[in-house]
Amino acid sequence: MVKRIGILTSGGDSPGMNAAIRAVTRVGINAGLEVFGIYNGYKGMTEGYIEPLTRESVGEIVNRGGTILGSARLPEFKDLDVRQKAVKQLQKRGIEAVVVVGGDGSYRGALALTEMGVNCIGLPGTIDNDITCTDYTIGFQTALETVVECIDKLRDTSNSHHRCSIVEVMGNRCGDLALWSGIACGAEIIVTSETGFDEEEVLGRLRDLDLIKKKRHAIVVISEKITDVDQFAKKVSLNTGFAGRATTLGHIQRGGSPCPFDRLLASQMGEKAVDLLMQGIGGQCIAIRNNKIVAIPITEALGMPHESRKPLMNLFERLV
Ligand SMILES: Nc1ncnc2c1ncn2[C@@H]1O[C@H](COP(=O)(O)OP(=O)(O)O)[C@@H](O)[C@H]1O
Ligand SMILES: O=P(O)(O)OC[C@H]1O[C@](O)(COP(=O)(O)O)[C@@H](O)[C@@H]1O
Ligand SMILES: [Mg+2]
Repeated sequence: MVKRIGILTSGGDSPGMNAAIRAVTRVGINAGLEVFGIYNGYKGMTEGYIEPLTRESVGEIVNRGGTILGSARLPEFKDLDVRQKAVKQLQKRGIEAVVVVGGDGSYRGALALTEMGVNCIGLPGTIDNDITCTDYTIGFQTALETVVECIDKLRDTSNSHHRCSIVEVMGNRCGDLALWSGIACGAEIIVTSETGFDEEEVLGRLRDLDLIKKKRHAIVVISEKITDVDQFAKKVSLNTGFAGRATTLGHIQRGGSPCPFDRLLASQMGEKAVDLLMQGIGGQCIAIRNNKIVAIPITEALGMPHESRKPLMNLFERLV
């Protein structure tokens, strides 16, 4: 039976990663395992930056954002010789299995390690909610709360000045943060990679909101990587009755104390990961689907097509 396991956090950090580290450590230790923290993702694994974790060392972190283990991106981990170095570091310490908390890129690394004989289980740690196999990723709900709080504040000042706030939110190529926050904030327009962006059409809708619907303000929530929001704000000022102002929320969306949902999700997923590793299972990732915590082969998870958000988008259109 497996005796020593490791845990690492990889890719962009997300609120709730610490709750996952705590859960894996405490559940592991309570089951008689030794648990090691691997610092700075696959980078620390390769360099041998690995320390034992104790019940105490994961105390006082369930409520903290970020990750006490640090996170990093190491593109060279795709190279076999770099991974071989990492595996040697694990073998030197007798670490037989690892929990990887991260996004789809981190899952690929976990799969590659499993294929090299180190069983790995992936936990979905990203604010983007872009891991298709799970209804929610650890950190998404907290990021959503942050975005909603910020947009509520922008709405106050936009309303006072007859402005249009164009708010750029994160998500990489996934529009969930934009769509969920747009509905929750009562935005006038939502733009994601799925909706597409027709600049002229959006300007036309803003003119209608001003002239026909007599709105005192307008909020446009737009996913990152779609357009230059500062340039677009200038076009809004020139082509509509609103003065345009762009706000890029940026990394503020990644920080902060995790909300209860993310803490619970991370704890449940951490527990499931340890149980699987103790059964000698690897190459799987944990998901929440229809309110149930389940395990799915990483190969299958990475191949799943992204679910269309049309029903939510239709709801949004009916609320404007
Ligand atoms: N195909 C791959 N094979 C091995 N490791 C990978 C692969 N893709 C990504 N990784 C590792 O996972 C890390 C995190 O991936 P990245 O895509 O940046 O973030 P995320 O896991 O949040 O999606 C990368 O820096 C790299 O170390
Ligand atoms: O922190 P960086 O390197 O600027 O990266 C920003 C990217 O990371 C994210 O915040 C999170 O992405 P991952 O969780 O997949 O790493 C994206 O929303 C954003 O596009
Ligand atoms: Mg990712």
